[in-house]
Amino acid sequence: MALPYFTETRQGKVAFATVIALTLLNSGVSVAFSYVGRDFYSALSSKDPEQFNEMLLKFSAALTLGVPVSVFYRFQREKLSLEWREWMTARVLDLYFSNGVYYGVERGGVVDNPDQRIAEDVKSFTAFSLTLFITAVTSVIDLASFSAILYSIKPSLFLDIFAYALFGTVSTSYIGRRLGGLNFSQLKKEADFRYALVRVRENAEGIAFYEGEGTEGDEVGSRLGRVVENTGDVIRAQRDLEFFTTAYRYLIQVLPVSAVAPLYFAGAIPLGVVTQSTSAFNHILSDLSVVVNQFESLSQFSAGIGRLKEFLDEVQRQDGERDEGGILQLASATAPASKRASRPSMDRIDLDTDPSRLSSSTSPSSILNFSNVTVSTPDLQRTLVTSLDLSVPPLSHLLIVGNSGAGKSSLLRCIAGLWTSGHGTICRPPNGDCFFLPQKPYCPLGTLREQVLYPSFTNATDAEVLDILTQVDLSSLASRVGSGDAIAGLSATLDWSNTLSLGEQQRLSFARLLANRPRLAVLDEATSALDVTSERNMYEAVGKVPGITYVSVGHRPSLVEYHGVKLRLMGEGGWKVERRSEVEENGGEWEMNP
Ligand SMILES: Nc1ncnc2c1ncn2[C@@H]1O[C@H](COP(=O)(O)OP(=O)(O)OP(=O)(O)O)[C@@H](O)[C@H]1O
Repeated sequence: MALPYFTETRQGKVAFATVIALTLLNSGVSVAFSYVGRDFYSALSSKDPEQFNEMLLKFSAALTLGVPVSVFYRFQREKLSLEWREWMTARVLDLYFSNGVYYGVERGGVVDNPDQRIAEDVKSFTAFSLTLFITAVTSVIDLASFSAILYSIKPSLFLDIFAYALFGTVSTSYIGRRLGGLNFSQLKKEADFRYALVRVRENAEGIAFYEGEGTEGDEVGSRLGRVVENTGDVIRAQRDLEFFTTAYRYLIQVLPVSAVAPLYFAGAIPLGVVTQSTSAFNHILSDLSVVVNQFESLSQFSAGIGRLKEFLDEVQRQDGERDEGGILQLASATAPASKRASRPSMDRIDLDTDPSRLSSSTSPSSILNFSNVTVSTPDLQRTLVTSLDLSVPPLSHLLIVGNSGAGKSSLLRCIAGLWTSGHGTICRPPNGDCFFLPQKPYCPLGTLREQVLYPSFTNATDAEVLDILTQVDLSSLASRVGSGDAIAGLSATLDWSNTLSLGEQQRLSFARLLANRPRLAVLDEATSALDVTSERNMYEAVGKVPGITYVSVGHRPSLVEYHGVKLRLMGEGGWKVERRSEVEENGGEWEMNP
């Protein structure tokens, strides 16, 4: 997970090399201060003012050089960690948004709280990986430099220190072994708690109408309870560990002094050497005791890595187009547009992985073609449509009807390529030429202009956007949100989902359809909140888009007159197709009910 940033980007390589150089310089500064400090105390103990003043000067010189090195070392580290986080988050988002992965991850339900993994786990991964790496590098450098100092003072002390650090590491790992699992649960429980609060925010009106505050409060409260319970376990495990680590750290203050004190009492070494040996001992011991000193952060780090790895594995599993390779490797489908193959005029969606059962025939006279399509629910518990064969010619609009739960929206999910459970072949124009209006209107974050142009944000003049709003009976919206100035209103940013009425949101969806001008529009109960006149206006506006064919799902009888083909789903797999021309030729009425 860590390597790609440094192998794929020049910026990463340069920043990393700078950090390593500053790390070496900073270690040099520590060693220099150790010698200056030694001579300073020696001058003090020998009551030599001349040498003392000279050491003060040397100390000032060391300070002048050392302070910038130390400051830039820390700054560069933070900067690298920030740039790395930015790169890695962008890469994870690329993977998450490519080939419908975010939809598959959400539906799959294998990993919880993907938002937390992208926002928090990536952040702690980049920050702590760097800290850990630098700690390892500085520990090795420190170890080499201060070992030489300590060995020159007292060789046996040098061996004792290794035994002490080994004892500390083994004991800490044993006493703190529960912390890894507890920290893993902590991340999940915190994210679950936050998600419950986000849901209340997003559904505030629904909850207020139901007066569901009590139930919501109980749910949020019980999630908080789980956070508190787990945190309690974490702090108890930390307490047990700290009995050991605190004693371990206090002992360091006296151990080296006690070891060299006999030499000092015998007059073999001056006081400065005692302080230097203490400092060298502390350096070496903290180098050897990385696990003891950082155990809590290490266990949090390993929990974060575990969750991130689990998430990236799931992303890779959901991404049918990803090549084998590194966990952060982009698939060819998400490569820059210039490298992608040119787009075919028709897309073939195969619902089956068994090629022998797939038909490859496409008819030029149809804009949407179903060949032997069987649709099952993703859990394979129900078959919603069995062996559907249907060809929809261009401009011959299709209405899909049927009882609630019969599988109408599911068939649209198959057309969109969101569901692949079943078998058969669906041929339809490629993604850029298809436009889907989902059953629940969606308003992205952004300005009114972005609501209209979503998702492509094509270049459109203010006049064109206002014209589209007029076509969907929303001419007054722009001036309303712009305090009388329609042009200013196009740049207004509101919480659209909670501000606009459901009918207004549905009309805004139609505006989006008109702005994107697809060849095939798929409308899932897109006028359910509109009155019959508005519904007519919407269909008339869509009908004026040159070359457009639409497929609608709906229950309302008034819909039938805008369509030429009717597909009725009977439930449990059955279906029936009727064509307006045939019904009328036989003297029948073209109406909703058979
Ligand atoms: N992810 C899923 N896993 C299992 N079953 C599902 C899933 N999504 C939908 N279903 C089931 O599939 C059936 C068809 O759902 P679908 O949304 O297609 O119905 P519909 O005909 O559009 O209904 P409505 O008119 O009420 O919108 C329903 O019984 C639904 O519960």
